[in-house]
Amino acid sequence: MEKLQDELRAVIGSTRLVEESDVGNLPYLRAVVKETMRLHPVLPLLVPHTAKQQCEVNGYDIPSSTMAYVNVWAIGRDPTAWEKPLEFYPDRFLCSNIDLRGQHFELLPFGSGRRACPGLALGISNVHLMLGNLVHAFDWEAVEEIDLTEKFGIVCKLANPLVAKAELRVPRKLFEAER
Ligand code: HEM
Repeated sequence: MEKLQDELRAVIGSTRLVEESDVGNLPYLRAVVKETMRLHPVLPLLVPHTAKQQCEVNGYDIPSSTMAYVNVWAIGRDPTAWEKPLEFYPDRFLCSNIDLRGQHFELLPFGSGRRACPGLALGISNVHLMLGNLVHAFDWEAVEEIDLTEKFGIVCKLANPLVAKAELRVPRKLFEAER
């Protein structure tokens, strides 16, 4: 949190909010989002895919009409693909060319190929903007102990919602609408 706030303070300053055009200058913010999506992908099993015809994948015979789930949650924690897979360590992405576009198969939070998410650009820019501003504009303090246990389901969510206290760290007037 502190490292991200330092980056935001250095790049944005304290007199304005984060804008979409800033994201290119915020490598640590982008790394935090990748690391979060590696450990907690929004759709842990993507959406079900069906084989239109019989085929072979990696030596396995897949009959026509087989429904396949891709467990990106497990891939993101695979110790053969990631060093210290269970550690939240955004820095691992700072010197890496791994992106979210589905060409690096160890990180697939938006899927890959023809049926990959068509909303990637819109989705990711909103996540950067919202997270960037929440961390830039507020200091956060957990009210109870942070519990990252996940609830099984189509969408990845916390079993016990996080309750946190926010304290403003930029001038209040940045949130007031101009008249
Ligand atoms: C952070 C935000 C988002 C995440 C993490 C996300 C993730 C995904 C994933 C994992 C899939 C399944 C891909 C696969 O099975 O290979 C998907 C499919 C899809 N997403 Fe997103 N998505 C996001 C935002 C959006 C937005 C903003 C839109 C629309 C404006 C959108 C529209 C769709 C559609 C239409 C599909 C189905 C594509 C198909 O089956 O051909 N998504 N998304």
